[in-house]
Amino acid sequence: MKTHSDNTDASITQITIATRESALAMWQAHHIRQQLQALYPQIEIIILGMTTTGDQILDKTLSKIGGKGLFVKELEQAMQEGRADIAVHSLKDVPMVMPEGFVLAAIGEREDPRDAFVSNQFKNLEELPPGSVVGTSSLRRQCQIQARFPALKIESLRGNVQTRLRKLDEGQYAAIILAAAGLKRLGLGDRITSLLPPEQSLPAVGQGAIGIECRAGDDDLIALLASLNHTDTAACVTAERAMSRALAGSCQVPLGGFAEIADGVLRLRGFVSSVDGVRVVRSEVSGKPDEAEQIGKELAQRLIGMGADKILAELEH
Ligand SMILES: NCc1[nH]cc(CCC(=O)O)c1CC(=O)O
Repeated sequence: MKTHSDNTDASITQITIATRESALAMWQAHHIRQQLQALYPQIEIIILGMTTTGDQILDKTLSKIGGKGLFVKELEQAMQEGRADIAVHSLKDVPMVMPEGFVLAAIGEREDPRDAFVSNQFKNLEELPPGSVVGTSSLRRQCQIQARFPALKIESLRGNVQTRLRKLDEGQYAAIILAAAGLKRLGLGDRITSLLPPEQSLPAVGQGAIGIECRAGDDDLIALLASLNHTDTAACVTAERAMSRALAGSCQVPLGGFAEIADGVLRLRGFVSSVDGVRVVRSEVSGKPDEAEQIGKELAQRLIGMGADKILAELEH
């Protein structure tokens, strides 16, 4: 980051954005660059594409190689070393507890938070014949779908959005489940066959939202990024992340959390499930958007009271 100083003011003249190199990550980085550039035309904004561990290891499921932090660590290292100033992430991939020295400075407006059903032959999950193979690597999706459709076979599916679609088109799966947000942002919304209602597949915490991270001490930059924050999205994901944090949320756990605001009321729904999808606890809490953090904690307590703690304890073995 370069700053221009005169006697009265230290103003930022250059910002480097670190991002993964997948098409979706690049889209999101360019989207944030555009928004920043419109607000601050005098600042030069550079995009630094990077490969992360999570992008390199594609033959194992994420829960086996250590979870989501793998998509953000290299970007944080670039910020720490001064090679970048901010990192743009799919918020879903950002761990619930930020590492020492980093903050989420802004949350961008949410795209469609729902999961999408994509198939070249079938219209929805209900239409799939028994034994059909459905591709997803998310335990959250697997558990919810398996509980409702026990005759379907869920198989692992990794890779970026284009890779996953190619595997479907090659015939390895009857259908795949992906975040609608990724498809829509990449202009692939026409590949969405149908959308899974939250009652059928409660979305992941943060799904569809963009998180902008920077170094904790960069106060001028933090102040500047605040103008990108989308208030309603930030309230919703604050509630979702508070719930997940209180429950020990990582992607090793089948957990969903989804908040929405209607008529000034924030409604947060959550679930935790055993890996076989047999034991599920679901609940919800509503309240004022500016009490989002509290709503999240309260829902976590409610789920724990219903047995979520026992389900989570068993998952640790
Ligand atoms: N776990 C990978 C990931 N991280 C963010 C998205 C999609 C976009 C989003 O949720 O913002 C995806 C792919 C998917 O879940 O299908």
